[in-house]
Amino acid sequence: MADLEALKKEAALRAVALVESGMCVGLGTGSTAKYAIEELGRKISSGELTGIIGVATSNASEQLAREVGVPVEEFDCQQFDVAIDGADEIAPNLDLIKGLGGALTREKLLELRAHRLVIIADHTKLVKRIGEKAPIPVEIVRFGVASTLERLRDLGAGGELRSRGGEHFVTDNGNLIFDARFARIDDASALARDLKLTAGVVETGLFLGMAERAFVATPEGVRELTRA
Ligand SMILES: O=C(CO)[C@H](O)[C@H](O)COP(=O)(O)O
Repeated sequence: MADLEALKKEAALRAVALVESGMCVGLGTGSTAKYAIEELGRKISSGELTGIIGVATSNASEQLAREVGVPVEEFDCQQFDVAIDGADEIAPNLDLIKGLGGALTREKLLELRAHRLVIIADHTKLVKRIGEKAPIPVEIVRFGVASTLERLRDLGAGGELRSRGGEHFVTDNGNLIFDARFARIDDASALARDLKLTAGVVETGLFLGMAERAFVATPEGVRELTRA
């Protein structure tokens, strides 16, 4: 296992330690969230945890959860005791960029209903300022995509539509993703609002004021960060 993978798993285990029997748990998406789902499955199989209900933020996570024995329900209007998910950038105030895995819309819908959103990541995701490294994934509907891109460019966005294997990347919701890059983001809330108000935009990967804590694995151990 590569070092970074070991760190990601360490962070995931710390988050799953917060889960208690009978809880409704939001299951994140991505290579770090995968370790959390597997650990949850292990604890359920060993009888350490009972009465867990999981709700997944992507088809891939739902499939994995079923494979490892986590009972999964459809997303309706559950209140989640805890949601555990990865992130692409973590700012000092725990504002996040998410969605490089493509599940941002379902993640936001679900995680807005979580009493505790717990982020798990390795240290490479820490930034001083949001947008420093990662683009902001913006999910957009296919219809009228060229005009939506024009409007996004009017907001100052560089970047491009995400592709995979020469084709447009398509989300679980059947939409496209524009990975938006901005020269410098001084006011993330204003940008999130402007992006959301752009016709054709479904959701953005700016997760502001949502995370309660983050377990960030570093070579020196797991750091636990909490939102001030
Ligand atoms: O937001 C996400 C998926 O939409 C992921 O949580 C994010 O991309 C981090 O993934 P990984 O743990 O693989 O680095």
